[in-house]
Amino acid sequence: MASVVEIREVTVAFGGLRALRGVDLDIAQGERLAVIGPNGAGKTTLFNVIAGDIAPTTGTVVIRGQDCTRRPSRHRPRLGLARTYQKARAFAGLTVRENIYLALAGHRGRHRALWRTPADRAMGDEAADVADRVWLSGQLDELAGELAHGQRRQLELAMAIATRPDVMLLDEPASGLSRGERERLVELLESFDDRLTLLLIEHDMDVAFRIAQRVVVMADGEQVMAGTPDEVRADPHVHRIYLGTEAA
Ligand SMILES: Nc1ncnc2c1ncn2[C@@H]1O[C@H](COP(=O)(O)OP(=O)(O)OP(=O)(O)O)[C@@H](O)[C@H]1O
Repeated sequence: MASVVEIREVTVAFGGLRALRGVDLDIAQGERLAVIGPNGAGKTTLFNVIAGDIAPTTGTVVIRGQDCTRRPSRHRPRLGLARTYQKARAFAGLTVRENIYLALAGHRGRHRALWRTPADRAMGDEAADVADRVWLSGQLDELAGELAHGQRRQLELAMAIATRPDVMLLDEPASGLSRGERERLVELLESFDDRLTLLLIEHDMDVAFRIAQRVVVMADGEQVMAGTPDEVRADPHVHRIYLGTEAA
């Protein structure tokens, strides 16, 4: 199957520090891929390169056949790529519906006031459909700032989904969530259309291994191993560098 994201020989240098050292990565349409690794491994840098938030020092980034190496992040939604951020981006003083509405409007280049025209009203209805897809139908009129932590994360997903992505980059989606909320998040991500490609960085191994079909392990700016969750779990090298212990 054709790759939706192709990373070739990507290096990122921050002054003298090489955060990425010649990384190659192909992501297939519909694939669920998790990137794991110890602190400072280069996961966030790789993610930022794919999202267009950092231009690589050398190497190329191709998304759906288009060379995006030097294109800034604002072009990514047009190529079907959306990302979430670790830090919440929803407006706390707006409702769930309004936040999703603004994500829809922003994606379509409409930055006007809320609900002025019939087209805007249709977008309000569409916002309700998007909320439904992230299990927030019951919270449409609640303020984002009053949502529980897990619901707020669902709203972040909704705002990414509003751009109708083919590829979603999820930056530590489970961070800060309670056990119950993490469980719900896994179930929600599993409920997404299986044509949607998901790339996530995740520190919670349980979440990463349950969602991913393939896990890429990074250390010191390089990919040290890639495999199924079972393969990665059993790899003694991964235990050494990542978990600091030998496989049992
Ligand atoms: N803007 C920057 N300027 C300088 N150095 C940076 C910058 N961003 C990252 N680094 C460095 O690059 C290396 C890789 O960082 P990166 O954040 O990509 O790792 P990570 O695997 O995401 O780590 P963590 O799990 O702690 O988030 C680290 O040594 C980090 O200190």
